[in-house]
Amino acid sequence: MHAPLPLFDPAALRALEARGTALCDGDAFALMARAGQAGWRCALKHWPRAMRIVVACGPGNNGGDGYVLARHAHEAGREVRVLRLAEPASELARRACADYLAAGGIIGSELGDADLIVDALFGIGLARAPDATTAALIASINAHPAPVLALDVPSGIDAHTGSAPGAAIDADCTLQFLARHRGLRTGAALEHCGELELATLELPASAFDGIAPTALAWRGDALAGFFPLRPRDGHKGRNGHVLCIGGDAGSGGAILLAAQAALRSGAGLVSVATREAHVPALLARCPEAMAHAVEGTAELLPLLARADVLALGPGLGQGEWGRALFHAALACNKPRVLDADALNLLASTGAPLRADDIVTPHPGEAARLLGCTTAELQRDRFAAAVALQARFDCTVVLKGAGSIVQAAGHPPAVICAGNPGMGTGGMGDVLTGVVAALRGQGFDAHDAAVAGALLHAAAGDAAAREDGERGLLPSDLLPWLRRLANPVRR
Ligand SMILES: NC(=O)C1=CN([C@@H]2O[C@H](COP(=O)(O)OP(=O)(O)OC[C@H]3O[C@@H](n4cnc5c(N)ncnc54)[C@H](O)[C@@H]3O)[C@@H](O)[C@H]2O)[C@H](O)CC1
Ligand SMILES: [K+]
Repeated sequence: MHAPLPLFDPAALRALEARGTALCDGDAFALMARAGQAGWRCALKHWPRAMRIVVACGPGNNGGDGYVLARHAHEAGREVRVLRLAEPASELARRACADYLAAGGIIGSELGDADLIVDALFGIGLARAPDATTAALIASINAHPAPVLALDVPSGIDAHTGSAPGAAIDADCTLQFLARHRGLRTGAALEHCGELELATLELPASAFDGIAPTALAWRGDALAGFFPLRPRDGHKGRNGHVLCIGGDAGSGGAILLAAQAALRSGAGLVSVATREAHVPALLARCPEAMAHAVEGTAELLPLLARADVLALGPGLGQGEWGRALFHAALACNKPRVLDADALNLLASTGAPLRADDIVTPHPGEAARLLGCTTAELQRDRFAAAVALQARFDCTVVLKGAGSIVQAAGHPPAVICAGNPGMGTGGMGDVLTGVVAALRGQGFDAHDAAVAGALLHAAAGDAAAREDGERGLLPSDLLPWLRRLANPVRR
């Protein structure tokens, strides 16, 4: 099984930095020298013909890495200029700057006709939004035609949260130092990093002893590990009976998508509790689903009794009908996946959930659940996922670019798959069906959330690779769910 990649936040990176320094006999500059040299190697690998190189250096050690890179580029015969916002403020950066100047390096003030820009303004030490002068420099770098290599972090991105408190560099490539940074995997960061690379600066595996990853990155290549071959004597009774509840007037498609996604993700049986008007169309499109007309609680109770897991919310609405079904489902002791209007009803009623429940809010729904604005929520998606998990005592899938799964007793899982084509109505309904199907097949809440979100995102990527992101429909994911949940084995 492909393991997830360990991710670290700035505090853990600083602990690793201290270990690395100790391994260099306490010489912190040796680590900076390696970082700058790795940066130059990375520049040469991607842009071997870059002759006019501008290195934008900030006051801290990220700037120090930049001066080291600038010296190597200068010594390799390139035309190098360092642009700086302020004099170096750290001892290491002062030393790196002095070395650069002693080697004949030049300080400049214009980007000019640079054919490569190196961003060494801020790394993991970003403390606030860049001020107006810095923001203007960042804007001119972003507007310049030359490619941008960011050292450690695209300047302006908070390596702890993944958000950008103000202006931020748009890099073509970001070279992380020591270990992968968790803040570069979710939220605004995804738009700024470009290709992500890692230079471990020769840190041995033993340096990680006792420093736990602060998140895990799951990529599509890990899917196979979640989906072993089915036992040869399997039958539908072992694969879970999912009951999809929703589809008020005008929203019949939502519950159809959830049901189809559950079937394509391996559910043994799928029942649907919906409005009578939707039953014929639902059966015509998906004869494998058992569609039931439900007017209220009385018709729902026998369906609840037969189900193993509930997919609650797609197209449910918040009217009297939806409320009645919501409360009946919450009174039932089956594991549940709550999405869409079930989350809105959860926000307005404060009904209690259980530890084996899963909620799958998008940022707007998550903000309603936490009583904050969407912008506030997006400022720290990791903290929001933790707050939701604690508030509702269940497993959380916080959707959006770089979805985060937060479950009790697990580090946050970041889903490193998916694409902007997936921002289409109905995508969330598909995810609800996928996660419910996996839950019904015996995955625990954490694994159902991680494998379900990963399967959904990877199916979106596969479908987008075929015909593009724009115009991607939730139903385009359905055949891919099946293909990706049955990995080819050699
Ligand atoms: N982590 C490692 O193992 C290694 C890290 N290296 C590099 O060092 C930086 C971290 O350096 P640090 O000095 O702690 O922080 P920064 O350079 O990112 O920035 C701090 C510096 O900038 C000032 N500052 C912060 N925010 C702003 C702002 N918005 N506007 C203006 N000024 C700001 C702050 O006051 C400080 O002066 C890490 O990312 C690596 O690149 C090592 O060289 C290798 C090992
Ligand atoms: K940087």
